[in-house]
Amino acid sequence: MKRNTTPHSTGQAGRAIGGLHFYTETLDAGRLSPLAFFEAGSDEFSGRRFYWENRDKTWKMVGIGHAAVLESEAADGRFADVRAQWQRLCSVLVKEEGDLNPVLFGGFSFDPKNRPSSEWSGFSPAFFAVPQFQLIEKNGHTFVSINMITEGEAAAADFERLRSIGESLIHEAQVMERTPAQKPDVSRLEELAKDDYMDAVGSVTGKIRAGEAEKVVIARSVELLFKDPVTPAAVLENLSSEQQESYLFGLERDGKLFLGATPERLVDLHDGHARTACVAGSIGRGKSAAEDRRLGEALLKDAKNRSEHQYVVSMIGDVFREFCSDVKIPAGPRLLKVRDIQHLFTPVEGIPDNGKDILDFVEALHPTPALGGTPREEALPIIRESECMDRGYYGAPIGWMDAAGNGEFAVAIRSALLEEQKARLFAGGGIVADSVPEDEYVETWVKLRPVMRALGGKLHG
Ligand SMILES: C=C(O[C@H]1C=CC=C(C(=O)O)[C@@H]1O)C(=O)O
Ligand SMILES: [Mg+2]
Repeated sequence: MKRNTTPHSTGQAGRAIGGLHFYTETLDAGRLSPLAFFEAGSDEFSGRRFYWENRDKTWKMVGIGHAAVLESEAADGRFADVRAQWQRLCSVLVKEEGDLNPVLFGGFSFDPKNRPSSEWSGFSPAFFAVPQFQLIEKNGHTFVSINMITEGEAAAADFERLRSIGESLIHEAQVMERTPAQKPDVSRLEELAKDDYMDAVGSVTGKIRAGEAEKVVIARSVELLFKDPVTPAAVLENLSSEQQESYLFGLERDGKLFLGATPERLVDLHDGHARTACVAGSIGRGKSAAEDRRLGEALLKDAKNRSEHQYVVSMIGDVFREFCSDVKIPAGPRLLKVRDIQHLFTPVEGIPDNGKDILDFVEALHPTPALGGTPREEALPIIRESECMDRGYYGAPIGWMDAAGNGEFAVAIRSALLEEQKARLFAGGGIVADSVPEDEYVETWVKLRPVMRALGGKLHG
């Protein structure tokens, strides 16, 4: 660990707005397990942590504690609200050259206009936090930043205190005895409103045939009850070791953890380059390599799945052509193979026009027809009236942005909301004119497998 001199950032004259100050200082932690660091925060900071791994595992992030919480209850202005609050903080950031950029991590709810349900309480239409202790692992090297936000200038002793807590967390993570995580003991599995889900898929195909919409995504949920309270770090550990080719996320709020392993990027903005991916259309994995190849080839040729996919390509293409120059979209999809499932996949990229930030992309893209439908204005009311649940953060944008304008958001599918001895798992599928309820039902079981496995539940499909 380097640096244990007096805090370099306190005492400097920041460009204070209303006395607000944002201090950051980065410690070089060498090699450190991000999950051990997450676990080290269990006693003091439970309910105020996050965990993130990008899909290719070159970037892992942990947040412990809240230096600031940025929230919005505004159904229409939530993206602008978060942007304004974040810009205000960034404008008073005091940082030296060796310090990493502080990050803001969190998510938006799927549909703030749907009736809210109590299990999602605390997960506002927008909920983001700047962590007090921020771990970033880049290509195997770990940095821990201490973030402090104060009204008025901070006393050096306050920063010193925070730094020493950060050093204790690092130490605890370094010496932690780490055994492979146990699977939670499941006592009961309940399919919630299965019949309603089947009816909804049937009636939505009817609406589509009648021309009320072209595609609508319908989802359902499954509840698991456990014999004992489940430890967040253990479930994340299971997911991390079991799910390659996926983003991993965990977002705590009070006594709850929203977690998942999703293959779907919403948008990545780095060094003036924007990337997204159309992921829609699904088939299972084969037991042998030959069967897997056959299934993949069948998926590529399947008219119903191609139409599910094409709605997404067309809508994402429209947003990118509006927001970017130099847009690249391949002529046809290829396969994205994840552990339990293969999807049709079309990557899209472009150079954002001046002034477009990551929240502009998130706002315009969410929900893509991979989670909402086409046209969006028709699909969302159909989802509200057909689904017997509040999606909360399922299917919604989750991710981060930094003070330099870089960031990445994933689509929070293959996910579950965990609270003590109970978890609610979510999965859905794109319904088009020729969808069959029983097939869609089977597809949801396959999509439930990643979180089901990590939570110790029985796998179907
Ligand atoms: C809605 C989900 O997946 C979406 C993403 C990929 C493929 C999908 C499909 O083939 O139906 C869905 O649009 C989910 O996993 O809950
Ligand atoms: Mg599908």
